[in-house]
Amino acid sequence: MIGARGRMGAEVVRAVGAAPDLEVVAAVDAGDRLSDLADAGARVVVDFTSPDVVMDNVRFCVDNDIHAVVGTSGFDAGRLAEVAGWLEPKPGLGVLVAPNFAIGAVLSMRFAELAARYYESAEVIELHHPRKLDAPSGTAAHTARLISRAREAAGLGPMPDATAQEEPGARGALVGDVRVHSLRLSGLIAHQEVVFGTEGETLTLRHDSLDRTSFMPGVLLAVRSIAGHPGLSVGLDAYLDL
Ligand SMILES: NC(=O)C1=CN([C@@H]2O[C@H](COP(=O)(O)OP(=O)(O)OC[C@H]3O[C@@H](n4cnc5c(N)ncnc54)[C@H](OP(=O)(O)O)[C@@H]3O)[C@@H](O)[C@H]2O)C=CC1
Ligand SMILES: O=C(O)C1=N[C@H](C(=O)O)C[C@H](O)C1
Repeated sequence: MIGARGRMGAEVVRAVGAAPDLEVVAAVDAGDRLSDLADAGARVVVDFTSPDVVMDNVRFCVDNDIHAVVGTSGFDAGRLAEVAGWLEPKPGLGVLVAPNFAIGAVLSMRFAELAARYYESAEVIELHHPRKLDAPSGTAAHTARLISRAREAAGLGPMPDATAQEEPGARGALVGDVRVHSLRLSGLIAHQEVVFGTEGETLTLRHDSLDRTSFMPGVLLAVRSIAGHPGLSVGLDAYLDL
């Protein structure tokens, strides 16, 4: 485990420790040596750290022939291409970059992708705990990219929006052609709404992670399955029969 003392890392150490078929052989955090993972014979690394360090961690795993299950946010197309390049000379090795391990979030992203072509307008609202370092969330950015791609494939034009005067940020961040709005509120964990609109109707897809245990079945599934999924996979849906 990398990021073992963090909110997610501590939960993963608990979940893996409680699984009869899995074992935590090394648990490192900031300031510890990554080489402890290789020395302990880790076969799979789980990374929940931060966007500014995760690429070094993935590089370490690839260099040491350790499968990597990555939940850390901050992956764009450039980063994914870089990881894919590292994996080219390592045909048996797997890296999974999953923006969200909660089953409802995975389904919600798929539903959003399906709905996108049928609506003129689509916007994403993500809501998180105030200690989150990045905005927009990795899940929201991934969802927005999926919607953008589906809109483009369906030949949809720009979304209707007559805004001519705007306070900076009032219309959110543009990811692809989708506006993403980020709320940070005490009391929240991780939540997202995708709102679609067309003539006379709207569709809202909402997912709520009410506890970090919501991510654990997905993390355990990934740890157990990654050896059978060589190469780079993006999104837990690559491991599910959706
Ligand atoms: N894919 C998913 O389903 C989910 C993804 N996430 C993502 O996971 C990441 C972590 O979230 P969260 O657990 O809340 O964050 P935390 O800040 O609670 O945990 C991150 C941990 O990583 C440690 N860390 C920082 N740098 C290093 C390093 N170089 N080597 C080892 N450990 C390091 C931090 O130490 P220190 O505090 O000392 O810096 C901290 O203990 C975020 O990117 C978040 O968006 C979160 C939830 C679900
Ligand atoms: O930081 C978090 O908490 C979360 N991060 C991930 C993200 O950025 O999408 C997943 C989930 O939203 C929780």
